[in-house]
Amino acid sequence: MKIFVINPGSTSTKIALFIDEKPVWVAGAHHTADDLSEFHHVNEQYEYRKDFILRLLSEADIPLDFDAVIARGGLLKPTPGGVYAINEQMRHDLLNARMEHACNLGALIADEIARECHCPAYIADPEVVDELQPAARLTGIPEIERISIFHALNSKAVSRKYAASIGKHYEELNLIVVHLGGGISVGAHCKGRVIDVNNALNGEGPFSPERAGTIPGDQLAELCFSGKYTLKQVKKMLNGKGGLTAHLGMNDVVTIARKASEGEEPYKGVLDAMLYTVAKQVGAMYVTLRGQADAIILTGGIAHSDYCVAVLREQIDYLAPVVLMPGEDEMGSLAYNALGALKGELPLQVYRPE
Ligand SMILES: Nc1ncnc2c1ncn2[C@@H]1O[C@H](COP(=O)(O)OP(=O)(O)O)[C@@H](O)[C@H]1O
Ligand SMILES: CCCC(=O)OP(=O)(O)O
Repeated sequence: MKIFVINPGSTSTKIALFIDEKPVWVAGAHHTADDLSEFHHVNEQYEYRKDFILRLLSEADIPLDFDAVIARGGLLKPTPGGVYAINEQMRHDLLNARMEHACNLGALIADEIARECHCPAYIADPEVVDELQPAARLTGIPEIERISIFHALNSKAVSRKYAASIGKHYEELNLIVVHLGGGISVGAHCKGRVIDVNNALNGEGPFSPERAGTIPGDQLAELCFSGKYTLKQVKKMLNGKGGLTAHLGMNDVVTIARKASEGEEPYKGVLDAMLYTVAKQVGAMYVTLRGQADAIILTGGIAHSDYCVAVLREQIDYLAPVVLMPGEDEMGSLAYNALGALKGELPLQVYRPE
């Protein structure tokens, strides 16, 4: 069966064609901060990302003839994990999502392409998978409750893969999974459930190539009411134009890490500071797991960087064994979910939030 997989990230668009479980064609590209700067809202990137995908397919002479199209989920209402058929409610919730992220476009583009091929369109394990333990939901401001938004698809896929590699089940292990992408999430996976994790999108946790991470609350409040910025501008500082992009004007860790490894400032100082915030979040999740972590998995694009891995390792490797699983297993995991749904081996969930 021919499965077309679409994965829009904040800084990249990845696509792949699978014949059953086998990837027969993989393509995509990194989008620079400059490429994306003309878009004021992520929904405006719809045509840009769709045309990019259609162009890559056409250049590779791949016709729009698939048995299923599956995309990375999106910022839907909180929902259990699993594979979902794309429906109208989902389209509506993605178009009107409270938070902006390119993953919101995946299902919309998948749906349009699937309509052309008259085949089903799916998503699986969206970013909003919520398994937080009760204590992790509260903040010191009662009307602000923490929300679980993280790289659920990849974090769970690499955890299962790691567990299988040591002859165990994911549900038997305690893992800290550090996803190092355009956004960064560090989660405590306790016997198969992500009981705490920083929200990778809304100003929480480490700073990242394009997110601000945790900001001192009082200073953020002052900035919001300074009269210098609109709400939209402040939100962009937190998510999109924050982190490395704010400090260095770029989100490309390949370049930044090369300069940092040569001792070039401000690249080294800023990148090391970002990695320090990641290490601190690993420490927090270690406490969440009561010091019983079987491994710390480093994954995502930045885990390809020898420099970043070395700087991180030195700060965390006394806690638990550090396991490198660079890149992501999102494409394979999506194809696996689509195939399972097509064959009736995985239950097809209906997105119908309360
Ligand atoms: N080989 C590499 N070395 C260092 N950084 C990398 C490498 N490959 C990708 N990255 C960085 O990883 C980040 C993107 O992570 P990735 O998980 O691929 O994408 P996204 O978050 O957009 O889904 C970017 O900052 C990119 O520069
Ligand atoms: C967890 C929300 C999605 C996210 O942060 O993904 P990117 O790292 O691709 O931006």
